Amino acid sequence: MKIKVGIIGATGYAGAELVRLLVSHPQAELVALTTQSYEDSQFYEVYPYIYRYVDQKCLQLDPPSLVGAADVIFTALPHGHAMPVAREALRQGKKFIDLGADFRFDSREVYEKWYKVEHTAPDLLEQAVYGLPELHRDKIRSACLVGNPGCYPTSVILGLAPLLAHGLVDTGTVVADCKSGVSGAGRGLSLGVHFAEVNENFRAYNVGQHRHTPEIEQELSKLAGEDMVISFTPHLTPMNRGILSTLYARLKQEISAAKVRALYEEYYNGEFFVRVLPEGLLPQTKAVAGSNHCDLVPVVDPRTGRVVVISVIDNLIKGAAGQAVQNMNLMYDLPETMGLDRPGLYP
Ligand SMILES: NC(=O)C1=CN([C@@H]2O[C@H](COP(=O)(O)OP(=O)(O)OC[C@H]3O[C@@H](n4cnc5c(N)ncnc54)[C@H](OP(=O)(O)O)[C@@H]3O)[C@@H](O)[C@H]2O)C=CC1
Ligand SMILES: CC(=O)N[C@@H](CCC(=O)OP(=O)(O)O)C(=O)O
Repeated sequence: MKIKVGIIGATGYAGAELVRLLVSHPQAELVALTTQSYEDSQFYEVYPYIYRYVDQKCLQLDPPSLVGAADVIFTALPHGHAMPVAREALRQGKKFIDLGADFRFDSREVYEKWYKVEHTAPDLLEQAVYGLPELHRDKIRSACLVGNPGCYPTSVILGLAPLLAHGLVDTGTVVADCKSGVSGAGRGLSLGVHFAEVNENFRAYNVGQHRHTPEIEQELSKLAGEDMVISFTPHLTPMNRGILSTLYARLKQEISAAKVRALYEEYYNGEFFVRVLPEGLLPQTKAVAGSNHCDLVPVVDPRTGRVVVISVIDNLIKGAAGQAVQNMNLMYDLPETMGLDRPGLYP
């Protein structure tokens, strides 16, 4: 028996990537795809690339019946909309994975402060698990409710985890300088993502106030064993997919480049999706586009006493849909790489 999957917000960029990954997942069967704007359209009319793979109409969101038809429900909705669906899913004893921000935070207050909406299911936050498998695998296995990480946080947390777990850096000096492709902003139209605004352009945005800051700090603080604040600056680059994060921190004491690299290799030993690249290679977004990999390289700069880590992911795959499928695999005790073990597209 295959796992019956419902995708709410299937017509968005993250939801459509879930459809693309799950349609060829050996243990998944798509039973419901929802939309807000394309009710009764064939899914392939919204995304022609899926013609002959998916023969289903887009449905309007009706939580009780949709949840009833599925074993696991993914929500890929704007933040604030997943909470009633999560409640219904858990009431019916189903598994639930949210790709948005509604279940990523341990603290309701932090969520409400940064997202500026009321959390209407704070009682569910206690059982929600932060869905970064490389850090929380055991909890995800037994979870019914997973808050899938944000795209920037995935690249930053994976990039810094070994340094913080080993106490190698001064935690007050961490800087995350991150660049994202435009699909990170979703499919909805807005001035900032018009072709003429983005093409041949490169700009920072939400400096010092991006909503992913507290999410990154929450997870880095757990790794460091102390409260951390970081400087995080996102930038928009004229590409479709990908995030490249350049992460800086001051080393507490002198340590060789070879030793830091060895610590990274050991920390991620056995992690199929996190690739500490061999000497001589540096991460680039093209090398992970379309795959669930996070490529990393730590570089020690003895002149400044800093370590610089380069971390790349595809924002729609390891930063969203791929990671969500990885979490589903864990929740169903399937091989973690099922449906995901392929390299990306190049060029
Ligand atoms: N894009 C990315 O790289 C990443 C996105 N995420 C998160 O995933 C979620 C989805 O993002 P993304 O796919 O980019 O966004 P999109 O804007 O591309 O898609 C949003 C989806 O939600 C549907 N929708 C919007 N409002 C409502 C509503 N009120 N009721 C029901 N359905 C609604 C839309 O339907 P319709 O198409 O019919 O309008 C669409 O299917 C967000 O929470 C985002 O933060 C997380 C990590 C990375
Ligand atoms: C390029 C771009 O605009 N990226 C988005 C990514 C945010 C996102 O996906 O945020 P949540 O999952 O936390 O809602 C942004 O910076 O807002």
